[in-house]
Amino acid sequence: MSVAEKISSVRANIRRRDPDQKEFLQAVDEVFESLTPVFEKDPGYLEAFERLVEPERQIVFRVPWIDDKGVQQVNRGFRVQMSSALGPYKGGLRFHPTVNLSVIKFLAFEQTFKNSLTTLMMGAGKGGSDFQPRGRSDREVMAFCQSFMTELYRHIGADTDVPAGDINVGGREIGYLFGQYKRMANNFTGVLTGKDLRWGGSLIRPEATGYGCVYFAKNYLEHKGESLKGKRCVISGSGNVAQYTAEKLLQLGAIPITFSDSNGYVHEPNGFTQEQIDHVMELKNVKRVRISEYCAFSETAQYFPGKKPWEVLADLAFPSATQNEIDQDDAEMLVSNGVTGVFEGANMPSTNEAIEIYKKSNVMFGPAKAANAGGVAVSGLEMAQNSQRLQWTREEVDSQLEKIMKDIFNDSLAAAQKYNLKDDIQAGANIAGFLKVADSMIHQGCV
Ligand SMILES: NC(=O)C1=CN([C@@H]2O[C@H](COP(=O)(O)OP(=O)(O)OC[C@H]3O[C@@H](n4cnc5c(N)ncnc54)[C@H](OP(=O)(O)O)[C@@H]3O)[C@@H](O)[C@H]2O)C=CC1
Ligand SMILES: O=C(O)CCC(=O)C(=O)O
Repeated sequence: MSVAEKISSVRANIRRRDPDQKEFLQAVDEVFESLTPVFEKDPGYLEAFERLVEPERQIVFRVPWIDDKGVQQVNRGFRVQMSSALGPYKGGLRFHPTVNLSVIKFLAFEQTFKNSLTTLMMGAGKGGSDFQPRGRSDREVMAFCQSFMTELYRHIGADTDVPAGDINVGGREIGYLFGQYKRMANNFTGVLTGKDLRWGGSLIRPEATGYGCVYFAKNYLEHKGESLKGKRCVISGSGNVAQYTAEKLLQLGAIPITFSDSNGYVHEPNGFTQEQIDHVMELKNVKRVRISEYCAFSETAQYFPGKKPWEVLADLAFPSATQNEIDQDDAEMLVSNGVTGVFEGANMPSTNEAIEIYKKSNVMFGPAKAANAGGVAVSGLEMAQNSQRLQWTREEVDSQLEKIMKDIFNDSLAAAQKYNLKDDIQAGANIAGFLKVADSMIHQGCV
C-alpha cells in the first residue's frame, strides 16, 4: 500500500468507527491535514496516530441527584482518558447541556497535543456532564458535584488522572468535587487542579489561560516585527479565559473592546478599563448574571442581543467562549473588518473552513492547542507544587508561564520550518505536539 493509500485507509477507519461524532471528526481532520508531511516522510508515525485517535479508556456514567424541590434529576457524566504516554491523564471538566461523547472526545484529543507542547509531563483526558449549573442554587450544584465525584473518584488520582475546570466548572465546583473526592478516597492529594489557594491551589492558575494566550500573541506579533500596543481587540465570552485575556491585553497596552455570552455582546468603544474589567468579573463570578447587565455600569457601552462580536472593527480577535463560534462567514467578516491576528483562547473556536480563510488572508493564527496551553501548563505547575508540598510566588509562576508560552511559539515555528511550512504555526503546533507523544508511544511499545 502506498503512503497515500495508508493515510486514506486510516482516515476511513476513524470515520467508520464513530460516524456521528462530528466535533471529534472535525478535530481529527484538522490535525490529519497538517501531519500529512510527517506521514509522508516517515510512514511509521501513521501507526502511532492510528492508536492515538482511539482513547485509552472512555467512562460514561449516571449522575443522579435531588434538586431543591425534592425532585430527582439524572445527568450523564463522562471522562475520556485519551493518552497516558507523557504522564497522568490531565484535562478539564465541562458542565454544559451541549456536552456529549463527541465533544468530550474532541477536547481530550486536542488536550493530547496541547499538553505535549507545554513541555511538562502530562498525559491527556477530558470529562464533564450535560448538567447546566446556571440557574441552580449552590446546594444543587453541590449535590450534583458530589454525585458526579462519587462515581469519578475510582478512576482518578494524583498519579493516574488529574481533572480541572473548563466551561462552567470554576472555583466553586472544584471545591465541591475535591471535598467529595477526599471523603470517598480518604486521601488529601493534588487530585484536581484549579484548587483554592488555601488548600493546595497555585497562584496565577485562574489567570493562566487568558494571560498565556496574550503572551502567545505577543510572541507572534514580535516575530512579525509588531507589538500589542494600541491594538483594538475583540474578545468573545466573559468567563475565566475572556476576563484574564482582557486584563493582560490592557496591561500590555492593547485595547480590549468586547465581551459576550450566549445571549449577545457588549461593546465598550473606548476599551475596558481595569475597573470595568473588575466589574465584569463581579457580574460573572459573584452575581452570576448576563453580560447585558454590564451596560448599567457604563454610559459608553452598547449591548447587541443575539449577535457575536466579530462584526466590530478591530485589529486582533481572541475567541474565548466555545467551539465553532467562528465559521467561514464570521472569518470573512473578521478579515474585512481589519483583523490581522486570531488567537484562540477557547478550544476549537474556528471551524476548519474559517481556518482556511485565515490562511488565504495571511492572518496570524494562534491555534488553541498552542495559544490556550497556559491554563494546563500552570495546572502542571500546581501539580509540581503539590508534590513538593510548597506554594511558589506569583512572580515565579508567572515567569514560568511566560517562558512556556514563548517556548511553545518557538517550538511550533521550528517544527513548521523543519517541514518547509514557513511560519504556519497551526501545522507546526500539531507536528511538534504529535512527535513527542508519538515517539513516547513507540518507546513504550504497542500498548
Ligand atoms: N478555563 C481554562 O483554564 C481553559 C479553558 N479553555 C477553553 O476556553 C473556553 C472558555 O472557557 P472558560 O472561560 O473556562 O469557561 P467559563 O464557563 O468561565 O466561560 C464560558 C464563556 O463562554 C460563553 N459560552 C459558552 N458556551 C457558549 C455558546 N454555546 N455560545 C456562546 N457563548 C458561549 C459563556 O456564556 P454563557 O454563560 O451564556 O454560557 C461564558 O461567557 C472553552 O472553550 C474552554 O474549553 C481552554 C483552556 C483552558
Ligand atoms: O488545567 C487543566 O488541567 C485543563 C485545562 C483545560 O481543560 C484545557 O486546556 O482545555
